[in-house]
Amino acid sequence: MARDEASGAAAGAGPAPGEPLLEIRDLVKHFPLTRGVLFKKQIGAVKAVDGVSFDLRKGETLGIVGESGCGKSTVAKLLVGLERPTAGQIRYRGEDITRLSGRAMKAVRRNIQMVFQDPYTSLNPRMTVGDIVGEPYEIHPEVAPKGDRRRKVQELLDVVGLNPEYINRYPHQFSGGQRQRIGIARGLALRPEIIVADEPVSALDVSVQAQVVNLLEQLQDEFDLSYVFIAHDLSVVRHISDRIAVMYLGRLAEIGTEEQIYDHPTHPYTQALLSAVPVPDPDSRASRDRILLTGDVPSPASPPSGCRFRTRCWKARDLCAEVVPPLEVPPPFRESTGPARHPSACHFAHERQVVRDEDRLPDGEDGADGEERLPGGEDGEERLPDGPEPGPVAHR
Ligand SMILES: Nc1ncnc2c1ncn2[C@@H]1O[C@H](COP(=O)(O)OP(=O)(O)OP(=O)(O)O)[C@@H](O)[C@H]1O
Repeated sequence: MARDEASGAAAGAGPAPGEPLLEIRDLVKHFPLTRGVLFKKQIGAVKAVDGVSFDLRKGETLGIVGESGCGKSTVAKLLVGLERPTAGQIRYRGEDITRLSGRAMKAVRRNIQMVFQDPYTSLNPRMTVGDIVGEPYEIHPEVAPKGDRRRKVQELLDVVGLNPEYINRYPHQFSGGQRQRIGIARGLALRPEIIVADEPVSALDVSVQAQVVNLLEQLQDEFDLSYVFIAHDLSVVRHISDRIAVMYLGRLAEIGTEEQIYDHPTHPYTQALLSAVPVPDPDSRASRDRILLTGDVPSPASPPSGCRFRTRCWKARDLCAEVVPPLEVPPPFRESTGPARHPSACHFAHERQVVRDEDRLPDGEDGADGEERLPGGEDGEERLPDGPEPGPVAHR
């Protein structure tokens, strides 16, 4: 198998491992809300993404988590060029790709590919696996001349763990996990540098999820890939992510390493999400400290002023309605050298251990087998920085 050929990076030498490959700055996507049929009048906008900034470093996996409707898929589509931003920058290797068009855009898009959520609907049922996986070569024939495509597709099938002889079969002849492997093979066809995976395992059984996550990790090493991995719950991204960004109503609430987010979250929304992760062990479940959020997520067409989370936050005060909290290291943690020192968009950020140490599995054992345990904190203890705890506590 000519794997070295398949793994040759399309873009050549670039940033060293750990250096930014993508720099997202103040990214905004508003979808216009219109009224009228013939004469459409804009009456507002859905603020799906509203000022999001983060870096994707070479070789890393950045997980993006948040509830349904918070704008994760829109971020994914903006990154791969399926949507154009309303404002903001997406810099790839230092160049703002939001302004590119034509041939330059096509060249960049080759390096940033997407794997979609639902392998049942994202694969055309009338196309064979060979046609599906080889379709990107129609747009980029320079990667694989016509006579060479069948061999390349069979290589890709082999790389993702499918029998290359299945090249003439149709999607309905495969299981969900196998279909997602087909989607991954297609994402790899152009030998991209970055894969944006939008909920790639959410539609799969838990046992199959682990296999697909393991495959993605193996491919990352083999093909020197950087991933943006989107999921709606924190337990799925934990195993695969180096860093995690928590998203709420079009903005990032908190971003940090896996340890910072899971063991030292400082944003109340992250703490609530962590406390809601299902716990298989009944004893842990009984003693856990659940943070129950009240109310629904507000509409992105009319988000709350100031902090968007304030309408569901037990710490909210007047300041939260007046001033948008910036995504930066909160003042109480700026002098710290500990893991609580990471960006968190909260005026009253406090460290709170939601995951109990004794419930953590040894390194390398969590997540991959689908038995990850992420219970709530037993005593609900918050490690407060200087100053009193703001606002009434209306949870548990
Ligand atoms: N093309 C569109 N036109 C109008 N509104 C849209 C469009 N695409 C998304 N939205 C709206 O933008 C908001 C964010 O949607 P998005 O799909 O990005 O969220 P998400 O976090 O990925 O949710 P899910 O996991 O349910 O897909 C939602 O309110 C959605 O209805």
